[in-house]
Amino acid sequence: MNGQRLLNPHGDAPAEKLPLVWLIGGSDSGGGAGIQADLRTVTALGGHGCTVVTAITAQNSVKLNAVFAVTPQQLLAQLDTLDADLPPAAIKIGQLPDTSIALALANWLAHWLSKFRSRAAETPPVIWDPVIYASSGACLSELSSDSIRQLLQVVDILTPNLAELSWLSQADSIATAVNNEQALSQLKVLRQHFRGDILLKGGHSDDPLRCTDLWCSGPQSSLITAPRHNGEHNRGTGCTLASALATALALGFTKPDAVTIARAYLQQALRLSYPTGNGAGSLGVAGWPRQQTDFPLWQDVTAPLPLQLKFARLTQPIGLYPVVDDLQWLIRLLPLGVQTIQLRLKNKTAVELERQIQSAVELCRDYQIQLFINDHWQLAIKYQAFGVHLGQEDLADADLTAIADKGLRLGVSTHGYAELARVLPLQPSYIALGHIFPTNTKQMPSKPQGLKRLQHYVRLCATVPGVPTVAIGGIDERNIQAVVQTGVRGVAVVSAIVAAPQPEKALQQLQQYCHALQLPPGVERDGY
Ligand SMILES: Cc1ncc(COP(=O)(O)OP(=O)(O)O)c(N)n1
Ligand SMILES: Cc1nc(C(=O)O)sc1CCOP(=O)(O)O
Repeated sequence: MNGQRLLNPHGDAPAEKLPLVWLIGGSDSGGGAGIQADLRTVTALGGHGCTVVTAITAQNSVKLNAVFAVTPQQLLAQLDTLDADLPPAAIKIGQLPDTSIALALANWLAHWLSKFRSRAAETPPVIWDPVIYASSGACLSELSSDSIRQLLQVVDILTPNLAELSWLSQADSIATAVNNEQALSQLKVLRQHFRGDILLKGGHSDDPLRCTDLWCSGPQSSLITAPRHNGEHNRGTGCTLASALATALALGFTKPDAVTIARAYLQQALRLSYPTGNGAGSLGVAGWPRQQTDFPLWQDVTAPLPLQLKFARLTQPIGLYPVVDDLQWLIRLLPLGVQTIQLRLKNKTAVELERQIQSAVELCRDYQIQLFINDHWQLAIKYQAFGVHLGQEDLADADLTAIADKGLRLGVSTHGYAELARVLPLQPSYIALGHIFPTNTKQMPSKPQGLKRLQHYVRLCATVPGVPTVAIGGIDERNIQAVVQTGVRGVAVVSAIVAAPQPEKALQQLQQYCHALQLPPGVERDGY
């Protein structure tokens, strides 16, 4: 089973226990879509697929000749059998050929999920890709509105395309883009019956250059954009996206991260697509997506980031990067040879903030140290600090144009794939990757990333020249060597220095592990 380790660098589970993904849908005899595409995707991303066949279709790359629905009894026998031994970490539903199958599935899932709720256990996410048409145009699903409503009660994430949105919302026309008035009003109707999240796919929109999807989760909506792939071999794109999403959720990624991974996996699969028969061919199969160019751009609908800005680059390697909460720490630590430091002032009065930031800038200028001011970008600009460090939420409020125009560097926090997909195209002066290990310094809403994910993020960022990475969160003397080995260019620490019995000594010991972060002469031309 070691091969699985190679396929999935993210799996925290031991290789012998891959997360199970139930794939409920139709068989495509041509192998391009349906259960066949789902199984390839789950395997490629490091899960194990279990199948519940809802229909047998007779298809090739050109034509759908027949659909034979299974009976409700056959469906339930598969579900009960899997339930007895192979509990899923996520469930993906695809083709449901008729109302009797949709109702049988909705009832079975409602009963099954209620058992989790009665023992206050987390339910596995259920994703429904509501396929109605094959790419040939043939109808795959004839469902009553009542069965659709019942099914929507047990679904967490719905992945319709524009035609399926129109079908689900009983509209009489199909929207031409995911974020126009028509699509938004259809989404509003759908949301009256569906409380979960929606990934509205824009593959059939009228934009010839880009493919933009809309991710609607609670009150927030984000646009996920990738260059349009214009190749003809595109069978099973919807199935592949939804089963990649289910697998990433089964592996423990958050929903936004899972959506980002799924979209990147699909882009990679389209790039590697190949002909099969005389019609549209199949999507290519490769492992975990690694190329930055396969990753989509993630933008908040209400506050897109200004991607045309150019932020100044760092002038020295980052190295060991102390993050401290008072000017006094700078006075103690600067003589010890740090190259980069952050002043992260919390709960200070306005007068004290201004005094400390002004003094810190002057002090760091004398020592020629890269000083980043956390959050207080106006004061950082006023006193011409070397740079500003901002969190994801701060990015929407800060005047990024002023930061770039005044020549300040910008460091940005990230906590996973979706945040990286949002800020990598901004090309900040560095990207922080957190939190790697459990930390007591700050209450984190997310789970620790661990070293495997860190390694993957570092490789992804390395494909964008001039944007070095910094690891942060729970890093200390016991784990810093492993962090440095992932290829990060900086290691940010708070408590390992400021809570140490002898902070100066702790800093010097940590610095010894960071020699590898000093780049050889000449490399700095590409950015630190
Ligand atoms: C190097 C580095 N990485 C991450 C953070 C966290 O910044 P932010 O998300 O703005 O949160 P607060 O620091 O304001 O709690 C950081 N400060 N430095
Ligand atoms: C301030 C901060 N930001 C984080 C992030 O992941 O964005 S983790 C973190 C705390 C880092 O402190 P320590 O080194 O004591 O664990």
